[in-house]
Amino acid sequence: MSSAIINGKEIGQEIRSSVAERVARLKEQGLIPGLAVVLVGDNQASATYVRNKQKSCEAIGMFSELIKLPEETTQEELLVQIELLNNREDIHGILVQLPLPKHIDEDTVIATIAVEKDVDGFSPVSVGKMMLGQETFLPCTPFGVMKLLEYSGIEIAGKHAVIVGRSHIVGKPMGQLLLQKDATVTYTHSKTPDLPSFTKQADILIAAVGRANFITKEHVKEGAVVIDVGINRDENNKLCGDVNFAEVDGIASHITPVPGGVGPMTITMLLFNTVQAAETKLANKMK
Ligand SMILES: Nc1nc2c(c(=O)[nH]1)N[C@@H](CN(C=O)c1ccc(C(=O)N[C@@H](CCC(=O)O)C(=O)O)cc1)CN2
Repeated sequence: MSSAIINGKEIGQEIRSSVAERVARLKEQGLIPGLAVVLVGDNQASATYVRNKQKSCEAIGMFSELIKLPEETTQEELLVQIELLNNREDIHGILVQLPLPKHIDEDTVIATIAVEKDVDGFSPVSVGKMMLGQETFLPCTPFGVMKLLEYSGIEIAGKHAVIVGRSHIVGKPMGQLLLQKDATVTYTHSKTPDLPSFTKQADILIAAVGRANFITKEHVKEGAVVIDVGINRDENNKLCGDVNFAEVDGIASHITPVPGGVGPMTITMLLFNTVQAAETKLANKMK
């Protein structure tokens, strides 16, 4: 029997509808939530993601502004742009599309974004708060995975979650969010010896390693929930995940497809965080 598909497009759409209602309520109170998207250089994939983010904002009535800077922009010039956005009243969320050109230090740039506008949840303060379980913006991809599990009725407490991947923006925060929901979490990565001996123990397997079709049937326990965070191109330039879907289908109880699984949730949770930022600003103004 085939695995049940966790449909990120459908779940994302449901969440976006409720975010759109919150936007409408804010507008009634005279506030239009605004997102600034900063894109540096000519990375084609980044340009597509940024376009999709802007379209998604417009679709639910939010304002979005693109700050497009050339590849040769210096770090100082970029920091000046971020400071300007930090001080703008009409901008509630700021995101700098990653990756940045090699001559720019991502950590320095991200740390410059005002924490109350850090809707990507990447700044050291946001990450620290998340680690402590304090209220903050959660990074959009792991936050989206948590919503996929919730909307699919998948129990987390008491389950063994195995993360394959240790990036700052997915793997590390993913484990933390699952831990906060009482999962037992194991972190693994591409250099873990005998990886299948770990992944085979997973009730919930998160593949975020960034390698096309890396997770095969030998990695997956019968009945596991498999979440594929990868976005790769295979040898035929076809979009694929980190999981070999054809092999794992039928072994997993549930699986996310690529495309149409985790990807759409990343942008959904960005909209969610930006509306949250605008609501918080309005609430503080009324105090
Ligand atoms: N500042 C940020 N930079 C990057 C992030 C991020 O969350 N913040 N994540 C990724 C890229 N990303 C968003 O920026 C992103 C990637 C993929 C998708 C998505 O919807 N994917 C689709 C397929 C799209 C396609 O056809 O290529 C899917 O999986 O269905 C959305 C957002 C790195 N940078």
